[in-house]
Order: sequence, then C-alpha cells, then structure tokens
Amino acid sequence: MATPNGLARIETHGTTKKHENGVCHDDSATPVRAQTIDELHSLQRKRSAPTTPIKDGAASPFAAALSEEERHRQQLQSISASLASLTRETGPKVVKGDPARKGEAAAKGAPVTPQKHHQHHHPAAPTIAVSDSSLKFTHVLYNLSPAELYEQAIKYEKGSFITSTGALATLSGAKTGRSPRDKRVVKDEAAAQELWWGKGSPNIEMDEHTFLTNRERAVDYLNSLDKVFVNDQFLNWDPENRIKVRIISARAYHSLFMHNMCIRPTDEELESFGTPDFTIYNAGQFPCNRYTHYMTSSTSVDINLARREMVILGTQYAGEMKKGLFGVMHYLMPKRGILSLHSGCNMGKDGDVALFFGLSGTGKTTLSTDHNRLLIGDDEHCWSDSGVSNIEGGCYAKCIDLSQEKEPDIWNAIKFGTVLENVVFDEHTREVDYTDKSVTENTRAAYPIEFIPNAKIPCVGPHPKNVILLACDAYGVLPPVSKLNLAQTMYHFISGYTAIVAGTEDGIKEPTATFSACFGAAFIMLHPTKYAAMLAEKMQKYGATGWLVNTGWSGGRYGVGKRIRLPYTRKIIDAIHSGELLTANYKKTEVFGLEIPTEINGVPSEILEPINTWTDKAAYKETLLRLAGLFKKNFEVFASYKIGNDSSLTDEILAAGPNF
Ligand SMILES: Nc1ncnc2c1ncn2[C@@H]1O[C@H](COP(=O)(O)OP(=O)(O)OP(=O)(O)O)[C@@H](O)[C@H]1O
Ligand SMILES: O=C([O-])CC(=O)C(=O)O
Ligand SMILES: [Ca+2]
Ligand SMILES: [Mn+2]
Repeated sequence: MATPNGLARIETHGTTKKHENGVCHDDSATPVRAQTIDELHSLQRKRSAPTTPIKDGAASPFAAALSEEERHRQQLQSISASLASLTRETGPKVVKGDPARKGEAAAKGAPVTPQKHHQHHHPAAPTIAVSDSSLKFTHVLYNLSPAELYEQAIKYEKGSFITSTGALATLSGAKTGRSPRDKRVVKDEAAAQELWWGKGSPNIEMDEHTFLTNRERAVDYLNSLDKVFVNDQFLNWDPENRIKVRIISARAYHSLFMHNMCIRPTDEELESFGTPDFTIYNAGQFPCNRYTHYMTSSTSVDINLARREMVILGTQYAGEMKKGLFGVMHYLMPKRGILSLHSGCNMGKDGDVALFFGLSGTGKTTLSTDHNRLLIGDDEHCWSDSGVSNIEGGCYAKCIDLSQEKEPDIWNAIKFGTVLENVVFDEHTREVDYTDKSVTENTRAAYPIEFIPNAKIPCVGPHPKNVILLACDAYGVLPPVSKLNLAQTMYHFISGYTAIVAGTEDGIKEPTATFSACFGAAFIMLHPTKYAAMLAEKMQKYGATGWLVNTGWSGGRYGVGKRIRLPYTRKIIDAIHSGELLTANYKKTEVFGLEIPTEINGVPSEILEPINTWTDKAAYKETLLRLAGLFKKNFEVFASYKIGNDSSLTDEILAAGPNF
C-alpha cells in the first residue's frame, strides 16, 4: 500500500482489527476502569489476602481471638519496644510502611503510641517531647517480600543491580569478610562461669555498660533513619528447639540476606510470633566510638547472652549476622544436650545422612550440594536425640570461579531472590564474571534452600552415618581420603586444620596452616572439648564412621602441585556414601597413621597416596614432618583437658595425632 510520500504504511501485528471504510476501530479490549492515572495505578496492586482467616469467637476454640487490628497493634508495640532507647523515656513512635509512599503507610497501620518504660519516675504528667527523636516516626518495613526488597535496594542503595539471571548484586562496603577480632561478648557472672575465655577463645570480653553504650548508639542511629527493616524469622528446623529471631537493619540488602538465610515463617506463624527470643541491631554503616572502653577499631560485633541481643557497628558484611546467630546457637543448644555443628549435611535416597565439617572454603557447601542426594543444609546444624536439623533456611555459597559445569545446582540457584555479594558484572548485559576478584576473593551468593532442587524440606534427617572432616591442605601431604577411628576423628575435630592460600595474585605465597577447634573456633562459645565430648558420644551411640578428606593440594605443595580436581573429590565422597569405602583395602601412612584405601571407583589409584604424586620425594618427607610438627604444637594446649567421663578416650585422642 503506497502512501503519498512513497513509504509503505507500517502494519502492526494486530491484523485481526476490522477495517471499515478505511477506519481502524481499536476495540479489541475493554477500556480500563480508571478516570485518572492514580486510579489506574491503584488498580495494579491488590492487598495480600491474609492466609489465616480472622477467627471469630464462635468458630474458634480460642475464645479471645484477636482482631486483625489488635494483632497489628501488638506487633507494632513489640517493634517499638525493641527499638526503645534505654536512656530516654519512651520507645519510638513506629509506623509501618515506606515513608516515600505517604498516605499508604497510614492505611497499613496506625502509629503506635510508644510504651513508657520508666513510668514510676514520671507519674501521670502528660508526655512532652524531650528530644527531636521522640517527635519523629520510625517507619518500619516489616518482613518485606524479595520483590519489595529489590525495589528498596535498587532505589536507595548505591551498588545494587539486577544481574542477567535476576539476582540482586550488591556491595557489602569496606568489609568483605567477618571481623573476628572485633567480636565482643558480655562477661557477666554467668558468662564468666559458662563460656570459654582466654587463649584461643573467640570470646573477647566486654562489660554490660559498654554493651549498653553500643546498643544505644545503634538504636539511636536506626531511629534517626527514614526507615528501618525488621525481619521476624526462625532458626532451627527442629520444631521443639526453634528460636525466634528479630533482625533490625538499615539496608534492604541485609533484610533480603536474612530473609534468605533464616527460616521464613508462614503468615500464620508470623501472626502469633510474639516476643523474639533474640534480637539483632544491625547499624553496620555507623561506626563504634573508639573512646568507648574495649573498642580497638571502628567495628564492633557485640553479643549479650543475658539480654539476648547482638549489636553490629562498623561493618556491613552480612555474614556477621548469620555467624553471630550461630554463636548464640552454640551457647543455647548444648545447654539442652544438643550439639551444634559448623557442618554441611545431606541425605541419600535410603536415608543415610552425612555431615561435612570444615573451615571456610574447604567444601561444605560445594560437596553437600550433590545432585544425587537431598540437601539438608550447607553450613550450620544441630544433632539432637531425634537426629539432625538445619539451623538455617538458606545457603551461603562461595562463588569465586563458579562454573555451571562443576556446580550446576549452585549456578542455577543464582536467580531472582538471590543476593550476590561483591561480584563483578558487565555494566550493560549484567552478566556476572565469576572469575573477577576486583572487589574481593570472598564473593558470595545467599539463596533460600528451596532454590536447590533436591532440598530436603523440612530440613531434618535421621542420625548421621558418616562424619566427613574436610581439610584443604595446601601443603599437599594429607591423603585425598582416609578412614578414621573414633579417637582420630576427635583428634582432627579438635585440631580443625586447613591451609588455604589467600591473596593468590601477589605471586606464590607460603601456605599457612590454620587450626580452628571444632572446625569453627570463631563461633563456639564453650570450651572445644565440650563439643568434642558430645560428638564422640553421639558418634559412638549411633555408630557413625569418621573420614578425613583433603580437598586441597596433590602432587606438591601450593605453587608446585595442583588442587585435587573436584570430580575426583566427588567420586571419593560417593564411595563414602555408598559404603564402598567401608569394605575397601587399606594401608596405614607414616607419621599421621592414617588408613588410606588402595582403590576407589573413578579415581586414579596413584593419587590416593600423596607421596606417589610428588616428584621430589625428599621435599614430600620434609613437608610432611613440617605439617606434623604444626599439628603437634597446636594440640599442646588441649593435652591437659579431659574429654568426656572416660579418661581412656582422652589418652587415645592424644595418641591419635602424628607420631614421629
Ligand atoms: N576438590 C575440591 N573439593 C571441594 N571444593 C573444591 C575443590 N576444588 C575446588 N573447590 C572449590 O573450593 C570452594 C569450596 O567452598 P565452599 O563454599 O564449599 O566452602 P565452605 O566449606 O562451604 O565454606 P564457608 O563455611 O565459608 O561457607 C568452592 O569454590 C569450590 O568450587
Ligand atoms: O561466615 C562467613 O562469612 C562465611 C562462612 O560461612 C564461614 O566463614 O564459615
Ligand atoms: Ca558454605
Ligand atoms: Mn561457614
């Protein structure tokens, strides 16, 4: 069809339109039912339907069922109490909703009159605002959904972007890892008695008053903001030992991270949430004050077990929240006879459970995420008389050099809803370059556990059959796998060895041995032998077998040899799960006295004995002795401790180390 200027008329896809007298009546859809653009926008969003119908008195067994409004009021009251200053008269006036959406906030929840805390000091007189902070509202964004948190992050937090697969890429600021030297624990009378203090302990003391000073600093900072995020969630999938946690934070990134990492309550569970068992005040963008007693930097991560509170100042690294709560579980659970573990955990189709212990970067997440097995969890578990339970609701995978081929399940979990920390991506396509270490080597993905297709929900399982201790040995002298007796398992559990080489860009660096008791000394609260005794007792009672797996170097130390190929490690792990290794032939190594199998399906036999893979045999011997010496030296401090009621076990454990 030619037009006067010679150009063809553009035809659209809507070819079903009727042409009458050359006039196109676009009547294919009914017009929108809105008179204004605001009305149109209001049509777009509907109110989430409450999943629990409001119980009316007659139908409900609970005669005094609360009205929705009353429940709402109580929820805000509870948040106001959490955010209350301890030095001023009242809690803040809290209101739900985004301050940027004026008008809507009021519809979502009326402001709550702050609760008085020291009423006896201030009788009947009408309250007069004594500070600017009591004149303003604290806007609370309560348990937002991932979509809402994405919008908050992208609108208000620099460095937040959607990647090509839909994950939320963000930056954790100046800190890209935890700050263990800035951790403080209130040493009151009870804590002085119960906790592990002194050399080797992760618990650095602070007093109650200093804690309150930092708490006040955090609370004032949070209340000075336009809005705060509040997450009410759970820890521990064992329903009898579930802990209610509240996380108050300033960043959507932190709220989404904890949404993914803690157990997400159903709407019904949320309505009856009540008072949390533990509260985190995350004021990470705000520093602590070095005039404050006990502060040695601008960062402080403070735990007060008596108050059931944690305060974060001066670090935005989200792992502090996850691991801070883990510390709390390491205190609460053993009190109930439950062992808390820095381990991954998965289960075979026949119900055989394996635990994977290991320090950071040794393979807990990588090896527990196994396409042929059900994932119970990747990092934190409890072992009680009824079996194992995951503490968390999500996984936190390292993603440096992540590949689709080697770790398909983790790769596919990086999608809408996942937080991607400190990764580098193409500014246009938003494709992530997982090899890029420009921001940090510790790039991470935090996703809800159900993003792994074979997650075991609920995340609980029967008693473990195998206990796998992972060490990434950059010295290259530990065998890829060895079978341990109980005393050896305890020896290696208490030692908690790994040697990873950090900062690989600065040329070849010496491997440095790290010994971290219970494969997580940074998180334990009691003396390591307490956890070790519990582990020994449980392994004996339920007949679990211990294994030591080296996921590190082979064919020479770091710089000479290579890291053991992941497919080989997977085959080794398969052979442990299947029981193949229980019946294999073994030979004992020199110095460490480890039982190593002579053959494993799918693994070249020569790599099973490290000396075979070293060309320089003298260097092998020397390195082996060097590492053995480090083990010995590290264990000296434990020699004077008794493990369990049976001193014969203690003697056996002491004898289970290297002999030379
Ligand atoms: N043979 C191997 N076995 C296990 N992991 C390997 C191996 N070779 C390379 N890797 C890599 O090592 C890293 C192991 O990290 P992983 O996230 O599993 O550590 P983690 O033990 O879960 O630590 P964290 O407690 O810090 O989360 C992954 O990046 C993985 O790809
Ligand atoms: O806590 C972190 O930052 C990551 C982790 O899992 C560990 O270090 O064990
Ligand atoms: Ca992990
Ligand atoms: Mn960990």
